[in-house]
Formats: sequence, structure tokens, C-alpha cells
Amino acid sequence: MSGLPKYGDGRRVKVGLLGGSFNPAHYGHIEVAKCALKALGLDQVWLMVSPGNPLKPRDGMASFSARLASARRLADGRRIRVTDIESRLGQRYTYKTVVELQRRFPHVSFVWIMGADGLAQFHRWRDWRRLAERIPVAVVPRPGSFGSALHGPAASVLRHKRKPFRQAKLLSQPDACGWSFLSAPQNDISATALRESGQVCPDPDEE
Ligand SMILES: Nc1ncnc2c1ncn2[C@@H]1O[C@H](COP(=O)(O)OP(=O)(O)OP(=O)(O)O)[C@@H](O)[C@H]1O
Ligand SMILES: O=C(O)c1ccc[n+]([C@@H]2O[C@H](COP(=O)([O-])O)[C@@H](O)[C@H]2O)c1
Repeated sequence: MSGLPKYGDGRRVKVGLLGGSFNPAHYGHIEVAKCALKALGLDQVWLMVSPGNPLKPRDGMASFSARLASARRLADGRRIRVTDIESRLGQRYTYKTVVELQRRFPHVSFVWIMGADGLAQFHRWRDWRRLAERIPVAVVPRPGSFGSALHGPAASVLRHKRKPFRQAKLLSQPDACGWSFLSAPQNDISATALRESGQVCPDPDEE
């Protein structure tokens, strides 16, 4: 990823990773990114387009290039950027992606960002306990998912690592660990709703 700031004083660059299917991208993603930029004091958020969520069916999933293009249309390309790195790595599992990103960008402090629905499912991800050891996690509230996230298996297993809202900024410090909910207004936009209402650009790979 080009365009990372360089700090002469040795300060580490802080990057939030918002992984997703982006089928398609929508303003909810941009609101999540903006909220994380502010709450975590990040330099950038990368919208990391998944080549294929291992837990989601391929049926109904637009092509990778269409999903990437939808994210590029909404990102500002400066503080909110889009990356196809998982596709280039041939990688669908977040744990392995994060290991590789941390290896390639040793001067960057990464934070994983996800909606509350992600935390509710987190215990089903491959190597999720190791992932939570490896990268701090910021969870953005989402309508209908707060309870299942808060009382789900992952939040329960990781409860000793949870930080209160007001300490969320610590998550982007070098070598930080733990997770926190961010304090943010909830936004009910979803890609499912957009697909159901037909508000999706045509997929160039299917024309
Ligand atoms: N409105 C929202 N509020 C909070 N988090 C969101 C919101 N929309 C998406 N996210 C988060 O962004 C990440 C990527 O989401 P994704 O691309 O799957 O969009 P989605 O709207 O959840 O899609 P779908 O409805 O197809 O499941 C996930 O961590 C998801 O929780
Ligand atoms: O690593 C896993 O096992 C895993 C399982 C499910 C989802 N993920 C990641 O979670 C992110 C959100 O996915 P999605 O489809 O809900 O937008 C995306 O980066 C996926 O690759 C990762």
C-alpha cells in the first residue's frame, strides 16, 4: 500500500483494517471508518475487500472486481483507502492476512475494525483466539447485533481483554492488545438491504 505517512520522529503509523465482503460497499462502511479514525486516533482506515468470506455462501456474491470498484467509489483515497491485498495474497483467513500485513509493514500499528455482528460470529473464525492476541480489535455498534455480540462466545472468552469506551484510543498504541466497543451512533444500512432493493451497480463481470 503506497501513500502511508512517514513521521520523522519515529512515530508509528496507525492503520485500521475494515475487512469486508463489500457486496456492495455503502455509506455504513464509510461511517464506520470515520468513527474509527476519530475514536482510535488513526492515520488511515483500509477497506480490505475479501476475495471470499469463508463463512458466507458464494451464491449472490458479486465478482471481486465489482466489489472492489464499489469500495473505491466511496473511499476518499486519502484517509479511507481500499486494498485488494487479500486477493493478491490468495488469502481468505483474517489471521493469516494480519500476520502477513504485520510482517510487511513493521512500522505500522494495525487495529482490526468490525461491526458488532462480526463480534457475534467471531468464535467461528479460524484461529480467532490467536487473532485476538495478535491485533487489537475495535467493535462498532450495529442495530440488532449489540446483545448477541456482548453476550456471544467470543466476548465471553475475551472478557478479560475488554477495555472501556473511554480507553479505546489505547488500542492504536504500539503493541496494544485487547478490544473495545466504540461509542458511535448506530447506522442501519446494510449490503443485504441494498441488494434486496436492487440498489447495486451492474456487475461488469456478468455482462
Ligand atoms: N451499518 C453498519 N454498522 C456497523 N458496522 C457495519 C455496518 N455495515 C457494515 N459494517 C461492518 O463492516 C464490515 C464489512 O461489512 P460487509 O461488507 O459484510 O457489509 P454488510 O452490510 O454487513 O453486508 P451483508 O448485509 O451482505 O452481510 C463488517 O465488519 C460489518 O460488521
Ligand atoms: O478468518 C476467518 O475465518 C473469517 C471468517 C469470517 C469473516 N472473516 C472476515 O471478516 C470480515 C468481514 O466479512 P463480511 O463478509 O462480514 O464483510 C472480512 O474481512 C472477512 O474475511 C474472516
